[in-house]
Amino acid sequence: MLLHAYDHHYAVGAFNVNNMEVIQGVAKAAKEQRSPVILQASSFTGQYADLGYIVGIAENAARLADVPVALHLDHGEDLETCKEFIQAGFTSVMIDGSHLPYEENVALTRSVCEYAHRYDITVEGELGTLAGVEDGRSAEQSLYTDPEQARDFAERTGVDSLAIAIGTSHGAYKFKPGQKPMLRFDILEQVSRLMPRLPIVLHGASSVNQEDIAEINAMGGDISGAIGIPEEMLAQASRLAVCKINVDTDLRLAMTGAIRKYLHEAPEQIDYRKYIGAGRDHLAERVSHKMKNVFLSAERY
Ligand SMILES: O=C(CO)COP(=O)(O)O
Ligand SMILES: O=C[C@H](O)COP(=O)(O)O
Ligand SMILES: [Zn+2]
Ligand SMILES: [Zn+2]
Repeated sequence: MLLHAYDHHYAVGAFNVNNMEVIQGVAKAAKEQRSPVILQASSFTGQYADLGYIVGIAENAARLADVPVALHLDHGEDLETCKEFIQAGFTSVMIDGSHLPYEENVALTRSVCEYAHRYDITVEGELGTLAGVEDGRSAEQSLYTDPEQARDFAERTGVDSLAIAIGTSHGAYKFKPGQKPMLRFDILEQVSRLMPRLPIVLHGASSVNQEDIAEINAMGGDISGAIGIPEEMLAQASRLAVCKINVDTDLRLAMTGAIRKYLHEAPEQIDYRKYIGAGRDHLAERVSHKMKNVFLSAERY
């Protein structure tokens, strides 16, 4: 999936899913846009939903979607977690050793590749530290990925894709108010020059739609100063070596905004299918827009 995206200059959206409705909304967008898609879940998802439910619903969604669908472990902490998700039916895993000393990250990531590749499961590694929520660093303390180290890492671990730090960060507050969003495209280009055809992954790549922020705030929520990655930067990254773009925050915003609006306008409503359904529909629109206009993954299948 990622090599096809590499060769054709687009990126596959990887959306964090925690329940049936979010899986349905993302899969509906993929089907309508004829776009490949990655459904991903963290070990917190496993704790929340039980992996069996997620795998069952995702497999059903994949069957109905009629486009390539992968089910991916996001931010796997250790080899045991990766094994657990592979055995549960996930089709790829991420091992996130980015917070470890370099040699420990290499050893851990290599051990996951050795295990996963036996089952034909692909592995994403990470090098560099994202600003923000990851490790509680502020934007200035972000540790950008060193391209030469990335080459050494890819060669020694055998990863199938690599997450790098070029200025993105997890969560809704990616830049300070007044700070101009900036991504290090020079690092991305160096990495891809050193490692041709290695798919690059961007974490923390939500765009933080300001209409959704305004909606949440107007309907009793309280989120201010949230800023994301501009869509044109993600489109540019998609044309380059970035093949997988992770989105969680934007789905949370879309779901929360639509549910708040629905409940505000229909205070008598207690049929939860109505307001969760409204969240699902709104989220599907946001995902469709990304596939078509930002990741350039629409009409590929
Ligand atoms: O990287 C992510 C999941 O791994 C999600 O990033 P966002 O918080 O920008 O949506
Ligand atoms: O990067 C982390 C994702 O946003 C997943 O969030 P989570 O760990 O709360 O499932
Ligand atoms: Zn990480
Ligand atoms: Zn992430």
